[in-house]
Amino acid sequence: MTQSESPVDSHNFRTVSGKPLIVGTGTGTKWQWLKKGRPEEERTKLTQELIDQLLLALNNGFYHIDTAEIYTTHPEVAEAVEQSGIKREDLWITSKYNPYRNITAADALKTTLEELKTDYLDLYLIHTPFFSDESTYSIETAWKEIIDAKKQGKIRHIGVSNFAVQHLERIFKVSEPEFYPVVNQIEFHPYLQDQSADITDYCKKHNILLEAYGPLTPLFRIQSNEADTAEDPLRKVLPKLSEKYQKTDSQILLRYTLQRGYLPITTSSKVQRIRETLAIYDFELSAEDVALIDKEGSTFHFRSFFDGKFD
Ligand SMILES: NC(=O)C1=CN([C@@H]2O[C@H](COP(=O)(O)OP(=O)(O)OC[C@H]3O[C@@H](n4cnc5c(N)ncnc54)[C@H](OP(=O)(O)O)[C@@H]3O)[C@@H](O)[C@H]2O)C=CC1
Ligand SMILES: O=C1Nc2ccccc2C1=O
Repeated sequence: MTQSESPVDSHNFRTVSGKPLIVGTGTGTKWQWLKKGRPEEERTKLTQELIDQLLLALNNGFYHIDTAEIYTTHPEVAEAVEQSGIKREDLWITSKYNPYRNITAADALKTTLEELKTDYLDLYLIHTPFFSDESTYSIETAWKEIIDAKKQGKIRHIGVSNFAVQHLERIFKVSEPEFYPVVNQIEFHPYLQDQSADITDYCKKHNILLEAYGPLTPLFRIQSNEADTAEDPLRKVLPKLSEKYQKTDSQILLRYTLQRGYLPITTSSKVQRIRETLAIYDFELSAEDVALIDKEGSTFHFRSFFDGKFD
């Protein structure tokens, strides 16, 4: 991969102000949990924090925003976009359908567009393949509705998230090639090199862009969740690579993610880290160093989301 190349280059996505899709800024995880069940006053404070964080990202060059119905962050995204003054066509907005509710994809999309104050989404994903057991509404039914919404111009690109090979195959059976998913957003980092067996090869073979959420997991989730950091192999490797390339540990991990063919979805509240995240397109890890991260990473397994669902 040369410096200018990115995993999106072989995909027929719309460009944003003539630029290809870059790393995305997320509005999930932290916000979806923090806002739940909090008193009104605290929610107002969190809402303002998220708007400020998004404005920081937008003002520093991010144009790819990742949100979802389940995050309850559509209103903050709409507000930040409005305050930023950036034109809608100069942004890429992804949202996701939450299948674990008794609401159809068509109805959910209507509310999503209203909350985001936009006529269209750049990308709409089925958030997980895990539909409610109490409903007969299936992956196939939801996908057909999503195709209809694309035909109506409400969505530019369609995809999925947390899908394993078996789930993708169900979609392939009910759709024409022009309506196959173009994105699969999954957890990816050196300690989780495959969400399910063969998913990376399968998505590459079918020209499905892999988006990586949780790409910085080795830097901050292991420490808090795992008592024995002595077992954590990247703790020794990353500082050496950081020194070699004169980039931070986060930049090394995000660049590794890109070179493994995944588009990272990350987030930060700190302006310095926001700027660092965007400065991952001006250097390249050697093939040996990517292989080193792969090799060391594969000696330690860690999954933050949906543990046990793909094993
Ligand atoms: N489709 C799905 O099922 C899922 C999708 N997502 C999407 O992906 C987005 C990003 O996920 P997330 O797990 O947060 O991504 P990351 O792994 O990139 O983690 C981001 C967190 O890392 C912290 N951080 C950044 N740099 C450093 C550093 N150098 N040292 C220590 N901490 C650091 C940030 O904190 P700080 O603010 O202090 O910089 C932030 O809280 C979500 O917001 C959501 O949009 C996430 C999970 C599941
Ligand atoms: O951002 C996210 N955080 C999560 C936690 C659990 C399940 C899904 C998600 C997200 O999409």
